[in-house]
Amino acid sequence: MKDGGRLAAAIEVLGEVESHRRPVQEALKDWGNAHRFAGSGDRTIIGNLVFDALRHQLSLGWQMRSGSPRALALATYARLWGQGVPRLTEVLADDRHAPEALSEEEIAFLSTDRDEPAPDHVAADVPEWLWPMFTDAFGAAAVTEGQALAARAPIDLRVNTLKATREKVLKRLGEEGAVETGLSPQGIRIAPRPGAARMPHVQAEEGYRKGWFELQDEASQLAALIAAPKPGEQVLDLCAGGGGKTLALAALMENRGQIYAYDSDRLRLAPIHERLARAGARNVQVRDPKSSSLEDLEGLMDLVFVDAPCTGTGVWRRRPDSKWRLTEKALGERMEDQARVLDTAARFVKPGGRLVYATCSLLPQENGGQIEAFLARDSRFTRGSAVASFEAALPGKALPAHATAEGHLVLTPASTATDGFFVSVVRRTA
Ligand SMILES: C[S@@+](CC[C@H](N)C(=O)[O-])C[C@H]1O[C@@H](n2cnc3c(N)ncnc32)[C@H](O)[C@@H]1O
Repeated sequence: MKDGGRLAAAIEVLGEVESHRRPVQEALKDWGNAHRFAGSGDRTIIGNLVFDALRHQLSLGWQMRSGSPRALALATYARLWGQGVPRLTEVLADDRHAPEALSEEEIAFLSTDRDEPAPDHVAADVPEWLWPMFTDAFGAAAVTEGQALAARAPIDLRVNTLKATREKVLKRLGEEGAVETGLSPQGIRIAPRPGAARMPHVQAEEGYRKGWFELQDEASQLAALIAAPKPGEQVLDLCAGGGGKTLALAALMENRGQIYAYDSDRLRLAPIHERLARAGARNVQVRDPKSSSLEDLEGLMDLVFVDAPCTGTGVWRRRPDSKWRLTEKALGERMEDQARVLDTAARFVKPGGRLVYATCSLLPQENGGQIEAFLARDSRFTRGSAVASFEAALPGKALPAHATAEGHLVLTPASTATDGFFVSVVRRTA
């Protein structure tokens, strides 16, 4: 395929995502199945076009005076990717599969920055209904934070210290441009590449198959470090999902003590068995919600880790379509889930134990708001400090800019060069 055909494909997929509110990965997969002739290089470029268009949907639409799939794809290619109008004109002319030629208006909009400044939420590429929550969270930094959430994300890896060292993995991935992450001592990063470039498929590496590293954003690595599980402790990972945090906790515990990994959705839990085996994590007992209960753990845990179900506003870089699909109703439902899961988690914490609550959302309602409401509901718990835990776990590292007065930590692409993440610690005192 040539770029003209790829642009036409991107427009088709964007149309599918918009008109049927379909997850972008599904729409791309269906397009690929229906166009078997497209090679893996074509699919990468089409995917990059579609993802970038969705990341910058509002600001590109503002510039083009249209949010149509065509306008977004053309502006992504000519403006975001820096190909320019002459190259785009050439590309459209030289391929019979390309979209039709540029109109005079499109040439003008693609060529010259719009005079009047965009409204803040448009400049930030944040849905308008979420903007008050964003400004609530970030004040004067809200536009910068939104823009950083619209950028491409790196590939982050967590070195599995049960099997390897960071030096060893770095050596293996050196050719891919892998470097140490700035905060997590187990983190390795491969920076995002621009335009049409493809990211390496690290899961095909021998080191991945041998369990030397896992794919995990640095923010999640930091959440596990802040939870600070000690070897020998009793830990419940209540929302274990596929086990990303479980594996990080197991490595920090050096396979000593016991982790109970639970999730109310057994399908989400399913991949954990294979991942535990690959990582050599031997201190994890998986509790399947269908065949086992957690009753025997009540009041006994040193640490309950709650990686709560959330709206995922912190991971828009990786799932840009979710930014536009999110609804007020879904936010309300997640907030109900969060309150419920916090009350459940509280039952398992022993007196003197701690509960660590994390989300990959940046909305105050899902974060500090939930913790404050929980503390008001359950007088056995008092505020701990994720900030103090950060300082203890990462001595000498600068404190994230959005730490709150209550001691909660907010990580963001703009301030910590990680995914957006929230971490809070509360302690059971009675
Ligand atoms: C953010 S995801 C977990 C990701 C996982 N910890 C990881 O690191 O890969 C949140 C999980 O919470 C689970 N969940 C939602 N409500 C729950 C509940 N009441 N009890 C336990 N798990 C719940 C969901 O099924 C989902 O897998």
